[in-house]
Amino acid sequence: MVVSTPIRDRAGNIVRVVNASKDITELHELEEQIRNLKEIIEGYRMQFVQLQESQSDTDRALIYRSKKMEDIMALLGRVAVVDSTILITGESGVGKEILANHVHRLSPRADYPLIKINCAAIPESLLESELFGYEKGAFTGAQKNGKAGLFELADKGTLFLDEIGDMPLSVQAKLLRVLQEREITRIGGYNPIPVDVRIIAATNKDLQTMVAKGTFRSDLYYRLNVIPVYIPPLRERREDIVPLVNKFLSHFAQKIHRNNVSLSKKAMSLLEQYDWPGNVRELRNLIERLVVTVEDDIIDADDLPAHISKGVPRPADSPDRNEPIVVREVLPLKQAQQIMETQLLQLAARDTSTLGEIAQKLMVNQSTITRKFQKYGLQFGK
Ligand SMILES: Nc1ncnc2c1ncn2[C@@H]1O[C@H](COP(=O)(O)OP(=O)(O)OP(=O)(O)O)[C@@H](O)[C@H]1O
Repeated sequence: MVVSTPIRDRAGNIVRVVNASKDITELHELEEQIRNLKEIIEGYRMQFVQLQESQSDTDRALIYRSKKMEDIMALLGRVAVVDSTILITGESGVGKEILANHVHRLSPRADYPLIKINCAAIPESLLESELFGYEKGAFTGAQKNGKAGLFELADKGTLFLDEIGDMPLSVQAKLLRVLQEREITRIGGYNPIPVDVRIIAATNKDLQTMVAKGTFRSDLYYRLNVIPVYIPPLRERREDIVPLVNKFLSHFAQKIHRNNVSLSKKAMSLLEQYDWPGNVRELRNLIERLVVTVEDDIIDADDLPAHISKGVPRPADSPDRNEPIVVREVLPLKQAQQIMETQLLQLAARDTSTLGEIAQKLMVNQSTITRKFQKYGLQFGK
């Protein structure tokens, strides 16, 4: 860098110019280092937030008693130490994410980041740049100096791709290339960057059906499905209900300093019999609500919601169209919509032989029904 200062005579003519020059290569290098450090800090910041969330998540302890879960845990213990890609499937709320955390913690990558991304929550236009990053000036609105993608941030660690069934086909193609070549190229960039990342993917969709329908790439499916892990819904492993209830009870009771709160035998047995369509998440939310709202130290059958204590149909199952739908839990709108629409479609599909009939029952076009069946990975006739 050269700074020039003109020297003038009395008439104002420039007679000399004094130049002070300085080599700023080092400054540029320092700037580059600061940029890299900022990216690393951003990576750690994300990891820290995720850690905080997962630590508050009932001490991150995994609770189970059933043989089915024991087998799953044994399998995960074996595969955690190798780098094989894992595809975790199962209904919403069965514990796919908590199991992905568990695998990462058991793996030799545990000291490196576990980065999570929910493919359904990020708009298609952003998902690619989030995953693969971009070079400076790659597109309008991009950060001035470019940005590292999650693959780079998860280097030497694990990348958890949640709701992979919602990944748009265009991003699927790019992900497949990365998995094959083990290197990424930032958007707008030319230089491939090697990545050393273990992939754990999860979905509550039926990816095989999606492959058959052409909404999920078969080559990507086979790449991901190296170690398939299916987590059964809670109603198919009822032995887990009591230990989970006890764990959540003591967790939430401790949190609000109500250490003597417990559940009556009748209430516990009702919880054991209930089908838990929202699985462990529903159970956890219910216990939290009961601990906070029930005044007595013993939570009894009467304190449970009617669809559990009296076996009355849940509002969404109610055949009475005039009865208002009562929402009892706060949950993300997208998830609520998904649960509601899935239940509605399944309900309408009962005793129905054609998609046209379902469309008639729900008073929408048949194309809407076909689209929603695809969207939720539902199979007609199931
Ligand atoms: N075995 C378990 N022990 C303790 N807590 C659990 C267990 N399984 C699930 N949970 C808790 O239940 C809640 C839902 O679990 P998680 O988010 O892992 O489900 P998911 O299958 O990933 O759901 P989704 O498909 O909706 O993303 C979390 O709060 C999690 O900590």
